Amino acid sequence: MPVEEFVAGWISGIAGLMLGHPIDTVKVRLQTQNTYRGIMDCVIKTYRRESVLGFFKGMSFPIGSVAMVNSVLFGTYSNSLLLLSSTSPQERKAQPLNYGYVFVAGSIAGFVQAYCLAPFDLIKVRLQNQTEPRTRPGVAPPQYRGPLHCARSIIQEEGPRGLFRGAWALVLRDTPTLGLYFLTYEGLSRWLTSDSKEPGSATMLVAGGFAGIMSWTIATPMDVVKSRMQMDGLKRRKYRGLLDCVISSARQEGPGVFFRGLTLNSARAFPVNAVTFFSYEHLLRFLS
Ligand SMILES: C[N+](C)(C)CCCC[C@H](N)C(=O)O
Repeated sequence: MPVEEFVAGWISGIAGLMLGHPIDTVKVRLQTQNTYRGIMDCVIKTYRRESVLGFFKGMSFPIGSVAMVNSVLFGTYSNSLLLLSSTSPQERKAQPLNYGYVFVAGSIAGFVQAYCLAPFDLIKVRLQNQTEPRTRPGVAPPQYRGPLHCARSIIQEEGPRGLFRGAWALVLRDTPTLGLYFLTYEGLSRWLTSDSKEPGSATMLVAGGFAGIMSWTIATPMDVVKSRMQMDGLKRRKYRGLLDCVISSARQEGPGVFFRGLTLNSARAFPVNAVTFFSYEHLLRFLS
């Protein structure tokens, strides 16, 4: 089993993650809290209360975890494609890709990565949603003091299964949309590259960026549901399950609620995934 893809996927995951984290924080807050009037309002309030550091809340943890999950994503994708098409990455460059296989391999990888991601993503979302300024004497400290404390409290208060709250929504969000993600990337990079040539840097950036935008656009409604399910159960349970979350969100806030964070997801998706694919492809060439 080729392992270079896992290594390249991990490092490229770190690069993408750091670039996208501030936008991600604003998005998570807008999706789950109703105290902001819009993107700018959230940015200003976050900055005033928590300084620039507020945007980087919960980042150190994903660097070690979510970035690892990117390695699972790229490693599983490439090995599934290998199994399905029985060709190595080198051989694949020479012959036309079967896009059906690309989609299936991407979906398998999406399914696997969603499960690995679930507890880490939950902790990230809970930490990003703490709007208290940094702890100062005399001011009540936030509920979670950091990622490990957050994990421990979830296990204590909600049981070990609590760590997988929202996992189904995450699996539903990621399985088809990561198929689409790789399909867009491979399709565009083939289209932009002349026959028998390897994709150039500009192609990687553009195809990666659009793969991100495409997949995030389709993923956003499920992303809203996912974030809400993850925040549920903090005080008392609001939703009886995924479907209940969909129905009551739509009833109370109108169908527009499922597009919350769409602008931010897309704005974040282009640079993040341009950099992810760019560094992934270059690292892979360097490692193999
Ligand atoms: C499939 N879906 C769009 C949900 C996620 C795609 C993840 C790609 C990248 N790690 C990122 O954070 O943008």
